[in-house]
Amino acid sequence: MLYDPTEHRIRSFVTRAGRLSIAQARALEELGPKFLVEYAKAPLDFEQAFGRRAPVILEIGFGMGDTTSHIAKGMPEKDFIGVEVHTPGVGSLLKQIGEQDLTNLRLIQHDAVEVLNQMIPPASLAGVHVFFPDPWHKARHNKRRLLQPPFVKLLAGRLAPGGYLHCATDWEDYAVQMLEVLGAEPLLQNTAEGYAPQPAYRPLTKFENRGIKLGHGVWDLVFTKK
Ligand SMILES: C[S@@+](CC[C@H](N)C(=O)[O-])C[C@H]1O[C@@H](n2cnc3c(N)ncnc32)[C@H](O)[C@@H]1O
Repeated sequence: MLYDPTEHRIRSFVTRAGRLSIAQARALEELGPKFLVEYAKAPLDFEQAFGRRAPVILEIGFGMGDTTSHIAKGMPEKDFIGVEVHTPGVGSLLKQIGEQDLTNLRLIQHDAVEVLNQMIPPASLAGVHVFFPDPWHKARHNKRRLLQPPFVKLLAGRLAPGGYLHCATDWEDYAVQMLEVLGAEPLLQNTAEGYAPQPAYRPLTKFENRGIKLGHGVWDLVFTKK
């Protein structure tokens, strides 16, 4: 077989990234240049990134991206930015972008806190999704949880007035913490009395379905920017 430099690059990338599949590596190589936005310490021009002006929704920690692609496909009139640090997840969502021909999705592979601070202009987002953030369930690790007061203040500042923040978790004590922290942020207002009914646009994940069958709970929280 003739030497193929692209194939060679993909295979060596798979070796370096460990659990990355060949299909994910191929998606990174082929679709990355178009759909991955490089992290920069400068505000991102949404109109330039998407080639149009539309409401922008940011998702933090999209994992393998199944929920992200489902939502983006169902809302073609909106644009979505997914932020994730995990390379196989980024490859997986790029693969879905290619398979489903999605044009309203861009990805940033970087820490979400830095992305929000550096790239997302104040009052610019129509919505933020944080689905099943790492629970850090051991008491001594609780402080590593993403949804703490300073981060929620940062998120609220990036939302446009009337924009929403939707969080979901399957850890009850994290749900309690979210309700407390989001409820204490003066820029946010709860859309429900406490937890919100699951919005129809958020699909149930396989993992969630399994949990529900075992009697585990899931809590959604939807707050809007005042
Ligand atoms: C428990 S997983 C949930 C993934 C997905 N939202 C879902 O519902 O299946 C949490 C994800 O958040 C990502 N993550 C954690 N901290 C992050 C950060 N600071 N910036 C970007 N992604 C982060 C992790 O890599 C992981 O993929």
